Amino acid sequence: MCKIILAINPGSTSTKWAVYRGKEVLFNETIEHEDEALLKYKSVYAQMPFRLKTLLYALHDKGFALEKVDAIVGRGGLLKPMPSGTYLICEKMVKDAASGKHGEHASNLGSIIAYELATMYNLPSFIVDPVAVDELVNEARVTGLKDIERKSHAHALNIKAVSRKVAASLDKPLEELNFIVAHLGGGISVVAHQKGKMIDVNNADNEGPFSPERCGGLPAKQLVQLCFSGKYNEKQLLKKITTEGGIYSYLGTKNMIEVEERAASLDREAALLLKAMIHQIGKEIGAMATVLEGKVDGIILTGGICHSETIVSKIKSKIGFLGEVFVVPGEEELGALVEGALRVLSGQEEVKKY
Ligand SMILES: Nc1ncnc2c1ncn2[C@@H]1O[C@H](COP(=O)(O)OP(=O)(O)OP(=O)(O)O)[C@@H](O)[C@H]1O
Ligand SMILES: CCCC(=O)O
Repeated sequence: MCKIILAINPGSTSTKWAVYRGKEVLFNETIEHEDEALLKYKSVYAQMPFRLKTLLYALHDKGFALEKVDAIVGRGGLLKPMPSGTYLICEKMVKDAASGKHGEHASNLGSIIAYELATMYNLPSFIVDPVAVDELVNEARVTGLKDIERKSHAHALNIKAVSRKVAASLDKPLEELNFIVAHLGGGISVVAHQKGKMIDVNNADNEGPFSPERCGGLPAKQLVQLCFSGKYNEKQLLKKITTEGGIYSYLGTKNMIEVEERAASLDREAALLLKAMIHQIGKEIGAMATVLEGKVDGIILTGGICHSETIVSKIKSKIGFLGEVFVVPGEEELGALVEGALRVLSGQEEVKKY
């Protein structure tokens, strides 16, 4: 009999949820949260009761009773570094996610909310391919400054899901293929995915191309000078580079449709930024091709920005020489969460312990 799964994906401005019967979607909803509703909380964890209550109302509105659910799966956030897979949520994981000791991220609420509901209804709960998936080769961890080690923080859930999808379309196991995967969303991750392992990645909050809301890699000396300029405190500067950086810091919007429209209507700054973002994305993809020593079975472009045919075709003209380009626009994170839970519930994969 098909299992009924509730999937929960908390994002910075929304909580997405879905209920699946096996692979069939029964409900799929995005609850948008007003800025003011979230900004009044001091930390991501402090938003938990509000987000949980909103989710329970949404389930109630649909007339869906949680008693029918067989398992709950939440997006895994910034936890300790771990290999890819489906993990059973436990108290230690929830404690780490709540403390933000590995970093604050809305997706930290995924395991916390899933566990809270699962405990109430005595159900198993899981996370799948969290942001903290770490499969880096050791040489990719070295930054060039002993005090700082590179971290693997990427859109692992979507990256793994689209890689499996493209591998299936090629009728080959993922473990035999080398892909470069570029997730182009509010944040940007570019990954060298070698035989199913993310062996190098730009940390999407910190490095690589700038994105609609994040600054990407910055010149280190100038950043240090800005830190000590007295203009900003630590919290303000962290916010500036993660949610108020990139395109937003120049143009005051994170909406790439608007940026394209402005560029097309001769807004020279918007046109330059679009060109610069595409330039940086191409450069990062090129770098990952060297990590794979040119053995590239395909380049996968995914994430919301890939809905734009213009941007995709401009990126393709920069990187097309590296291999076949597969475009998977948007993200299917809820579906990927459910598939991860089904793989362990059906015994196809062993559940991992945190
Ligand atoms: N048709 C489109 N053309 C151009 N850009 C688009 C289009 N549709 C969405 N986008 C852009 O995609 C970005 C959002 O992508 P996505 O939904 O993958 O990100 P997110 O989930 O908000 O963040 P993240 O991917 O970092 O988790 C926004 O900048 C949005 O304007
Ligand atoms: C840090 C990368 C993951 C995300 O922003 O969703």
